[in-house]
Amino acid sequence: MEENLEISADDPIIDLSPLHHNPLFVIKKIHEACRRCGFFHVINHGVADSVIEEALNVNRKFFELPTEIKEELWSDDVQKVVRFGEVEVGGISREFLKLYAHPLHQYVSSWPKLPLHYRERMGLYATEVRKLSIELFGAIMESLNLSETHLKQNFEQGIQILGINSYSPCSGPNATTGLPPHTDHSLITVLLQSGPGLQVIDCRSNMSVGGLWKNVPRLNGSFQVLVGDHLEVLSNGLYKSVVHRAIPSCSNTRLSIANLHSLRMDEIVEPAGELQENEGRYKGSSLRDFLKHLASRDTRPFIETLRIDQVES
Ligand SMILES: O=C(O)CCC(=O)C(=O)O
Ligand SMILES: [Fe+2]
Repeated sequence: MEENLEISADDPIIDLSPLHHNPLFVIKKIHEACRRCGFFHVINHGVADSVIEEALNVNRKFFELPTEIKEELWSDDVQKVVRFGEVEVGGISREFLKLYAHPLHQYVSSWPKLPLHYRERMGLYATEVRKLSIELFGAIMESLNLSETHLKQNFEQGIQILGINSYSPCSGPNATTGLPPHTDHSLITVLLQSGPGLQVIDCRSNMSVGGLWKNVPRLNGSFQVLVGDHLEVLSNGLYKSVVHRAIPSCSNTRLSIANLHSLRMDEIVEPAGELQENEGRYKGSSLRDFLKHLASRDTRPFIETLRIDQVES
């Protein structure tokens, strides 16, 4: 795997190995990173390198399959639990596969049959990243001064969607965007990149949308944890969902695997009572509300439809 060495002292890198013997140290770092940047890197996270490599390998092979095979899974229905698609932006083609992954037994039989071992390798990957995500969610709840078990069961019963992206190499020297700026609808997203390409609005520019883009270095064996819209809502705006985009590589096909974690389809996420000084600053919404928004003609980012000062009365 490629390694990106432009790491600066400013990059929020969190070593998870002390989480069990010195949790407060880790929780404080999580709080600072979520508050300042809306994302952080995790290292020593417990997901084996072999599981990560195999997940990248089977997806690389999936996207190399003949188009007719991939297109059997094509759909533009955003409610589909397995969906292949292709989007062209500025000469860059991005193919993607969306897979519902929890509860695994409910969905795995509809995942791609090819390449060989796809279901087994991705099933293991989804399960391992889920375990990590449950731990991270508990630590994030504590970082908000909520109990470690706040919404724990709801998160454990929630929906996990894998969003796998394959970006064609760029042709010219000026790399263009392969995935336009957006925030994720999730509570948290745990992202894996085969090589650099993720960019976020620079933390030092206060995450304002007009801020500067910053390359997120890809540390070998790390994941990037992103604050999603539903965590912004739950935290009553204390943490902001991070605006991010992806730039393809000019030398090879770039892959990313996003694990998006939400509550159950119709479960409403609203600001935690403990974090509402006077009142909640966001409307409650569910994953289904997000999917309806996505399929609608409303071009506003989902989070904007939830901020109370922007909701028409
Ligand atoms: O390709 C990437 O690094 C980002 C992917 C992403 O943001 C997404 O799938 O939501
Ligand atoms: Fe994203």
